[in-house]
Amino acid sequence: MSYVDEVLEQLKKKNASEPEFLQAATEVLDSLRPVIDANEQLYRKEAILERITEPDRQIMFRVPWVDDNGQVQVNRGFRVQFNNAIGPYKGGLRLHPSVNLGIIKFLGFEQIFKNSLTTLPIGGGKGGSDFDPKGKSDREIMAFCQSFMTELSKYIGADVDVPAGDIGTGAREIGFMFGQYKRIQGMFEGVLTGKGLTWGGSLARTQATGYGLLYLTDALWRDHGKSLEGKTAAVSGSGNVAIYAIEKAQQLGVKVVTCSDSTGWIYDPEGIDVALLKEVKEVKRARLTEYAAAKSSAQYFEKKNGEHGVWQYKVDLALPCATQNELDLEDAKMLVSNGVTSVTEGANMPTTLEATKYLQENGVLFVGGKAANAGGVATSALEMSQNSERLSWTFEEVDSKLKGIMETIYANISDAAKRYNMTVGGNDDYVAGANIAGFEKVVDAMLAQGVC
Ligand SMILES: NC(=O)C1=CN([C@@H]2O[C@H](COP(=O)(O)OP(=O)(O)OC[C@H]3O[C@@H](n4cnc5c(N)ncnc54)[C@H](OP(=O)(O)O)[C@@H]3O)[C@@H](O)[C@H]2O)C=CC1
Ligand SMILES: O=C(O)CCC(=O)C(=O)O
Repeated sequence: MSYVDEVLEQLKKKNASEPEFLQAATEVLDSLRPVIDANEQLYRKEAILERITEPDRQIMFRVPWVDDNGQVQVNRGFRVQFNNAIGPYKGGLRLHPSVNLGIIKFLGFEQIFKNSLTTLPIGGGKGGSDFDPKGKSDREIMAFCQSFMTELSKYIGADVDVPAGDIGTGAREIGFMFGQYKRIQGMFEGVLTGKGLTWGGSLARTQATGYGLLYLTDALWRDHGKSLEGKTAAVSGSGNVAIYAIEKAQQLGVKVVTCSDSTGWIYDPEGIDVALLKEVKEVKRARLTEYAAAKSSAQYFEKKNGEHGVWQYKVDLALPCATQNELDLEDAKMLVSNGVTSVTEGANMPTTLEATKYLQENGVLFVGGKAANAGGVATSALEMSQNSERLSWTFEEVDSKLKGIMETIYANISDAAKRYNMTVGGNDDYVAGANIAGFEKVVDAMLAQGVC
């Protein structure tokens, strides 16, 4: 049995209750086969695959807090510190009722390779809680964040582990957590990214994941002799990543006709009005029905299981920006039959393994989240640099570094695919290219640092 198959088999036995982690590990290890085969003896002896798939540590803790009725509530908190071979652990905190250890582990595992692709010195980690911020008062959010950070503060630090936002964790939550860390540790340091601009945050971090997604998509299209100008896109989600992906797409001449949230979606043939979307989602924290009520060209549809949602429309590019496994095989077939040119992932693992394979085999230009959404964490690393320097760079400076990083990521993933002759559906296999390019750097560091 090959080394990859042996490790995958062990992983399935050890992590049977963690389907998302197994899905992520299978995708990565499968695509690394040519690299592993070429170095099998060394990697087996050094147990590289066993080590890279086992987190350095998994921290789980109780988060008690008091709600507005005086009732004590208890949530579960997580931080998975996966791999720090190339830098301090780095990755967001997800606050969503669906959060469990398997989801945090899959996200932390992906983060190792993504962070390596950014070209910056950051290791992989992820955390969060099954706390649901929806419908909570600001005081309840603060009570939760303070309690969460009271425990988490024991395990993080500017050179140890630097968390950030993710689903459900935005500027408000980062603020409450930073305040509590400062109070407990008696120290002002860049322990979190996504901070407010007056207390160590970086300009362009808010925009970075969505803008970065479009910079990479633009590089992909240009490399294939195509232009985004005048094209139409479907976007899912209506949170941080989706909003700034829509904004940058429009700046590049793309008409975005959809967005969604967990209860339904908008189809707006005139193009999404991003200012209105920001007002509804960022300011009012309201549902998308409010967007439809304010814009006559927009239709709102309630989500029902088995429907294609935003993926049913005839578009040139699809940008999944909501959550994992939101684009399945049937959606992929629909997109292909409608002639989609590219699918580039703003979210983490939004496309199922079957859908990814179908899109790639049918000639769709497909770039997975590890490469396509790396602009967020890359800009977080730029925030860390600014904090270390005790300086703030201009928006233009950060944005131009972000653009350069995304173009380099695209060049590196296509180069890695070419070096190993990884092609699919007539294109470079960018999924394999991303996994290989991310892996090579981490494995070099692991080998250099000995058994640890
Ligand atoms: N923020 C960042 O910098 C980065 C984020 N990502 C990834 O991008 C994705 C989106 O994150 P972000 O925009 O920050 O998060 P937000 O919380 O700002 O937005 C999440 C969006 O996805 C929707 N959503 C969440 N869960 C579900 C679900 N189970 N089914 C359908 N829709 C859902 C939300 O709808 P609703 O409002 O109804 O919950 C919301 O529209 C995630 O996969 C995240 O891991 C990746 C790289 C960096
Ligand atoms: O900016 C960060 O550190 C976190 C980004 C993140 O969670 C992600 O890339 O999925």
